[in-house]
Amino acid sequence: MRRPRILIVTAVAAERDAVLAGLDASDGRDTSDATADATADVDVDVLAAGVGPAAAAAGAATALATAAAHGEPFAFAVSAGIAGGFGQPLAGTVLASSIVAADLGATTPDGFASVTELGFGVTEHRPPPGLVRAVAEATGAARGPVLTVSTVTGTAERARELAARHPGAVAEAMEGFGVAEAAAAHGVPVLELRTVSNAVGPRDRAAWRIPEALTALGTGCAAMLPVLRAWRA
Ligand SMILES: O=C(O)c1cccc(C(=O)CC[C@H]2O[C@@H](n3cnc4c(=O)[nH]cnc43)[C@H](O)[C@@H]2O)c1
Repeated sequence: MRRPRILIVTAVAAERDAVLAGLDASDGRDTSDATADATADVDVDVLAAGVGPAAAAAGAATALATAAAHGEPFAFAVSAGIAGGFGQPLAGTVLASSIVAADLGATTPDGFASVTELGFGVTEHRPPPGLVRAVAEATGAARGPVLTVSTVTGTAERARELAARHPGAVAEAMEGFGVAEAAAAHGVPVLELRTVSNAVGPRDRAAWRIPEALTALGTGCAAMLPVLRAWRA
């Protein structure tokens, strides 16, 4: 049987390198646990596509199309990186039950209206629920909507507004919806795995815990891969 190919899309090189370091750390583990070596029997490409949903969509779509044209299509696309958490511990892991374009729409006198409410588009992708359950169990991730925004939230008011509009949201980041749009266009299942570098809210860069979140990102991706290898829709 062919080894499943998995595309992991990060925003920046530091995230890509953290994912690769996590996978390397699990490589060649000589134990009786067949799932200990994350990259056994899978082919993984990790891409730093740039910050924001447009760069993520362009990068993911190009990678998916190129692989398909060479007769080696990807079986999964994963948006991975650090994120702002809604009520999540720093360096904690979250997994999207839905990937939501939270600022794609229009402001109106009655508040924000999504493009879906306006009648001309999609603002949400739902990864396969059974896969989300299995990956969350393997990684210890909290599950919930992960919001994609083009502008990082920097005030308590905006954080409250987003949380009220998206009950149960666990995190916001800037790329998931772009990767999900590309995956949908290619008929490939998508996941979004994030680790929390900061709380969503008033901007306080000094409080960000980027190194810890990057280490957790590598560990989380390594724990995810055996589930993808075993998963059948
Ligand atoms: O400065 C660094 O060393 C560094 C290392 C790795 C990543 C970064 C980034 O700034 C990545 C930007 C990336 O992070 C996501 N992110 C993180 N926190 C939030 C947030 O509160 N709201 C929205 N996005 C967030 C986002 O996906 C960015 O692409 C820096």
